[in-house]
Amino acid sequence: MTIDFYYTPGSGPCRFVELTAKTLGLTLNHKLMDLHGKKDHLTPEFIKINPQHCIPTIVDNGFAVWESSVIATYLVQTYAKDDSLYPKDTKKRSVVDQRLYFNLGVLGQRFVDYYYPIWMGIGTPDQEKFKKIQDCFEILNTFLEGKEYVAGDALTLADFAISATIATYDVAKFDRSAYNNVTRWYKKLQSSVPGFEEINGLEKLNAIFAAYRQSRQ
Ligand SMILES: N[C@@H](CCC(=O)N[C@@H](CS)C(=O)NCC(=O)O)C(=O)O
Repeated sequence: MTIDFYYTPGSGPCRFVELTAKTLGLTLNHKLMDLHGKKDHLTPEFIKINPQHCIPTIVDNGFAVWESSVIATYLVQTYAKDDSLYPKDTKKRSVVDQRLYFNLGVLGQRFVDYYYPIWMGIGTPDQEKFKKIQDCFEILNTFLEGKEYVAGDALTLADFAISATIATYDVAKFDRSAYNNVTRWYKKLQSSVPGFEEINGLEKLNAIFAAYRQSRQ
């Protein structure tokens, strides 16, 4: 079995897929994509694989999948020994799905809205957008009130998705110290999920993003 994994270093959605694969014991065939210099994602070969040309993308024995949550749920449903990371029970699954959509449409999107213009040098800090980030950390803190994990009492894909995004917020030095439940949960993942630090570790991410910023100067 060969699963090709088209990735770019530092990407939160790519790290979400890596955490999932690692937990499932799957070996990914890493295919490094240079999105900014060579624009590997816009080549005719890659557009043939993924017309939406986004990363991460996997190709599992000729079958292409993209969008990190879809990749992660595909991997669990295809390869996991049990359904713990993505429960079959419809109520439990709907909570996991809700958190995955929260990560995609709210937590991740608000990062893009506020930080990208600043990082790309095309905008200045917008306090309204910053307040929206604080609002969604408040919501995440509420999800975790009295709970061990973001979708309840068991580790699921939602923890991988959201923690990968939080690691990107950490690179941006967003101060999340006021959100105690988030701090407790994140520390627990750091110490209990195999490969978590190797994949989401702040030092490594800081170096990747610093190199990226330098290459743009
Ligand atoms: N919602 C997507 C986001 C993926 C995404 O934003 N990918 C960026 C790199 S981190 C990308 O591929 N950008 C180039 C493009 O879309 O053409 C996911 O979760 O997979």
